[in-house]
Amino acid sequence: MERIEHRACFGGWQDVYRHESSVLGCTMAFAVYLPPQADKRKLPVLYWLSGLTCNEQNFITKAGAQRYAAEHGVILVAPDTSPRGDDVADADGYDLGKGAGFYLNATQQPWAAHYRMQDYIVDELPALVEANLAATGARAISGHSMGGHGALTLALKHPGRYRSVSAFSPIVAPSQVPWGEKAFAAYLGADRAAWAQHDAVELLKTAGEKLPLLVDQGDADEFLHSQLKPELLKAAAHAAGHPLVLRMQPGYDHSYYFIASFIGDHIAHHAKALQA
Ligand SMILES: N[C@@H](CCC(=O)N[C@@H](CS)C(=O)NCC(=O)O)C(=O)O
Repeated sequence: MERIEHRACFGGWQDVYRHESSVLGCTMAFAVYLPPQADKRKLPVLYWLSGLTCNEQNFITKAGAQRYAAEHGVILVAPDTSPRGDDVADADGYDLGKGAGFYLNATQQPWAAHYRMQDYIVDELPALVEANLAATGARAISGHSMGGHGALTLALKHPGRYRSVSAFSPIVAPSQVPWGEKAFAAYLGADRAAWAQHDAVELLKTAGEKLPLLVDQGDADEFLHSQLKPELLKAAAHAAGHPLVLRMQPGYDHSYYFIASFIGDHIAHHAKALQA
């Protein structure tokens, strides 16, 4: 992997790396914040999954997370949201194709060749990070919107892989809302049984590990009633006896101003689990 950005930040370094992903079959970029403690010892890692239209830059430039990562001694890794490159399939809308990988492995053409974000996030990226940076094997995961969906589903599907999970404004039931229906029909095909494997509300019904979920949601979010529907997550968690803290935050919308307002709480939550 090759470092393509390197900036001092809160006593540590905000870097961006480029590498050839064998899982995705393309060149990928991911951002890494190394807090000052990484000079002396290996540290746990919080993986951040961004939402629709994002790449590795949105979180590192808008969330203000580095200050809290430096305080708690946690490495932040923020990957891109889809495979990239001229030979990667794309679509016209912002909610399908590049910038909209949905953190799953596509089974349908023309997507299946490159859209394998689940394997990339769960296996290839952590292996790369842990082999090349001052990272222990302790991992946590969080994300926003489509990335909140990614964080919840990947944690629920891989018991033991993550010490903690949280989400901002997540898509909790993609099988039941327009963003998810469009993406899942394209990437996974018409069989809704395959969709359930990538749907947090469905996965909660059978989750073996009761990893507590922390979710923040703005009540002025423009996508709240059409795409996000946190009440479905609340009902599913209640039915399954799965621990959930769902915080409805009055006045906040879907933007990174909301994330910046509460990212400190989330990093403290993850640091506690990662350092326990
Ligand atoms: N209507 C928006 C939908 C996309 C959107 O709101 N994306 C969110 C995640 S779902 C985001 O993080 N955008 C980038 C940013 O705010 O930096 C658009 O067309 O760009």
